[in-house]
Amino acid sequence: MADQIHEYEQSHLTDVLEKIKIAQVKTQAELDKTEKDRSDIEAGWGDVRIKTSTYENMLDTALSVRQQQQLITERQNSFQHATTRLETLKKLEVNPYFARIDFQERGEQKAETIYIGLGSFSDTPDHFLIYDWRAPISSIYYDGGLGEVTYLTPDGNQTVDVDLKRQFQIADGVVVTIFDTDEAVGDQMLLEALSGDSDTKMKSIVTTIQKEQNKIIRNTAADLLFVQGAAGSGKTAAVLQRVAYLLYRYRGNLDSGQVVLFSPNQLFNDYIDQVLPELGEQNMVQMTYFQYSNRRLPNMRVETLQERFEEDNDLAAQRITNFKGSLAFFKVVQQYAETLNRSNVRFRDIKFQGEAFFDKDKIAKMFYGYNENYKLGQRLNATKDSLTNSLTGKVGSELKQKWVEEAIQNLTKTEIDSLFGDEPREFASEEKEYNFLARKIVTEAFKPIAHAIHRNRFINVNAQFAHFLRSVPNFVDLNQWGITADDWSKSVTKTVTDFKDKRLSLADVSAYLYLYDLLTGKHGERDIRFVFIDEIQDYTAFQLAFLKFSFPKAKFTMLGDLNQAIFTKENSRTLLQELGTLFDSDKIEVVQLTQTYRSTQQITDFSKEILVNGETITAFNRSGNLPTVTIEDNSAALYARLVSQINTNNGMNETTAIITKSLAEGEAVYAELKQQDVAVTLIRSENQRLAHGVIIVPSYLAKGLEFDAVVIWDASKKMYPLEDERQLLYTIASRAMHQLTVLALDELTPLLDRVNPDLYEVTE
Ligand SMILES: Nc1ncnc2c1ncn2[C@@H]1O[C@H](COP(=O)(O)OP(=O)(O)OP(=O)(O)O)[C@@H](O)[C@H]1O
Repeated sequence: MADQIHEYEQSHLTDVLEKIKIAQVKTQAELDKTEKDRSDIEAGWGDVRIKTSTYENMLDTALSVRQQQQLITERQNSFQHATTRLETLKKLEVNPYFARIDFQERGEQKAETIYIGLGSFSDTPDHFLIYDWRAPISSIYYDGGLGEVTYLTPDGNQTVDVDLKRQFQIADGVVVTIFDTDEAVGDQMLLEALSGDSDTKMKSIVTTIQKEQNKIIRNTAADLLFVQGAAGSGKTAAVLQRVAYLLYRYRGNLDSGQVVLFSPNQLFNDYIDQVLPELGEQNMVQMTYFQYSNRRLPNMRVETLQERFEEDNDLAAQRITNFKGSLAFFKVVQQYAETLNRSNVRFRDIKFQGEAFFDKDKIAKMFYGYNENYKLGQRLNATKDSLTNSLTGKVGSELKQKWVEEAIQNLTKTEIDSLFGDEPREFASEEKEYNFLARKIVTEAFKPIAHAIHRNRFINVNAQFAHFLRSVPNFVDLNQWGITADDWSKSVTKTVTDFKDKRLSLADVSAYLYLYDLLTGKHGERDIRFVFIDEIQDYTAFQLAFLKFSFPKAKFTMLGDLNQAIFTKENSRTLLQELGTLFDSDKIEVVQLTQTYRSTQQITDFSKEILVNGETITAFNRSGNLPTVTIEDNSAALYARLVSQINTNNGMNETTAIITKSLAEGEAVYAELKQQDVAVTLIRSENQRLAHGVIIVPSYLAKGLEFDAVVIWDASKKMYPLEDERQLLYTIASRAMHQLTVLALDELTPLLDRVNPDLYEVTE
């Protein structure tokens, strides 16, 4: 029986592969033809005669140019279409499908069989030999076992009876394995998928997407989809497949440039950037919040991840940072901005040749001179219009200024030629000629003024922000945040001093940008349709509210693990509640992922006990070694242990990451290992690439990444004394897939006291 099944599936596969090859040849021929047509048309440009003698002639020329352009665009579209098709066919040739489903639709007699793969393929219209994994019908594969299964179509729910679910592994045109399963996605297949070694690049998971993950991937209804999932539960994996799904579902109306992913660091961007191309899609826009805000403030130095992580704040500073991250503060910015409609916008002169050209008081008069119904943005635009008009008006009166006369006298012949350009040089009088040149010179010299008007340079944004900070106590009772008037005033002074050095803290940057946007009437980027935010626990409610404001037309997917809040720590617990107030409650969906896939059972059981409430995390049943814990009383012995572990891991071909708490620690370990001739790479900044082999990485850069083997370097009491580092230690431990080694000098951190000693091995 098994042989017969195998024989049947092999012959089906061979048949499909043949058809794929035929389609490839056909598509290649189409491609060659469109390419030829395109070059013919381009060559045809020679036939378009540019005639400009009469109006009719000009119209003729315009029409024929337009026709040529249209032809080229059409050819370009079909060329693009055929190229994509050929790429899909090439992918399908290597791996045509991974599953087969036999089912019967309700009320239909005939059973149907479908095969599911990375893209769809039909040999004749409507005769699908392979269905794209994102097609509505393919959902059956992920959502249920045998029997009745309901799936969502664009027209609503459909129910079918599933008789057979078959999974395949195919290599080089041969069916290698077949599993028939009665589960959603058989554990066997998942186990195979998870047993592989880690790579410096994340891979797609389409063959083994789990039911809960499928819900995340296919959700189109929610305005806010919030995914809370344990470390390694596949949040990132699910979200990347979701992007691929959305690009498929809204094909033609959505392109990858309208999807933005905010990720924890640049290293992580690098780690995930192959998944979408592997699925035949283009990558979305990826950036970190730091890059997003920094990009808008090219003249400021915004605090970096490392600075933020290593910042040693006293209690008062911490309270201020907490407040600045809250929604309450977000609302204060709004309230303050409203008052600006009546007074207090800070202006500065627009200067020309060192003197005030437009005086700030005059600008203020102009700004507040408009009708009281004007909103801030309208006021600003009207002011800009007036300033621009006034600038144009001033050109005439400037012509006779001494500096212009001098400039004209000093012109070289080439400069004069370039000022005249193609213009006729006959002038009725010398004065006319002078005026012509003078006008050119003045207009050129006024350009920086026009630019300054255009770029709102007459608003003193720094002074405005300082005024705002000083006004905060008028809007909110800071005592409720445990902040004294004196502490607040000191912090404002610090911000203002930092401004002088062109520095801005991460706690201030969002408020700064938000205030600027409200003041200038910006309404965000309306073109962006989907925004994904990974590792949401590291964001403040303020930042999230600001992102919502910045992408007003987008649906949001936020992913996080409140247990891995390494920056915001305990404050992250209230985040979900705060978020709830930003979206319509009917449009919020929360999905919980509790099963972890990354680590072996032993590593998950160990890591979750670091947490106070880690019970809800379930390990995937994949067995490995117990984590080991070694405590030494001198660093030479600890390094000896480290080197021996590296050798063991290398011997098993497992990639090792030594995760240190800070960069300084990482530098120390790096120096020592170099001294001992051990080949290692230190990842110092998020802009570096992940390297093969052994790496040393500071904890705040290990976010979202995974490694075969992890060594926690110096999990001692000295290094991790504080209760609020529990989440950090959990985050580090949960990066390991197969092997976890804990090394500590002198005394183990009390954060590991809760872990049951049966869950690890103590080595000497
Ligand atoms: N359905 C699945 N099939 C196969 N592998 C999976 C599946 N789901 C997750 N994985 C794998 O599990 C590992 C962890 O997934 P991922 O990095 O997405 O987790 P995460 O929830 O984002 O973790 P963290 O919060 O720690 O960053 C990855 O190697 C991923 O490929």
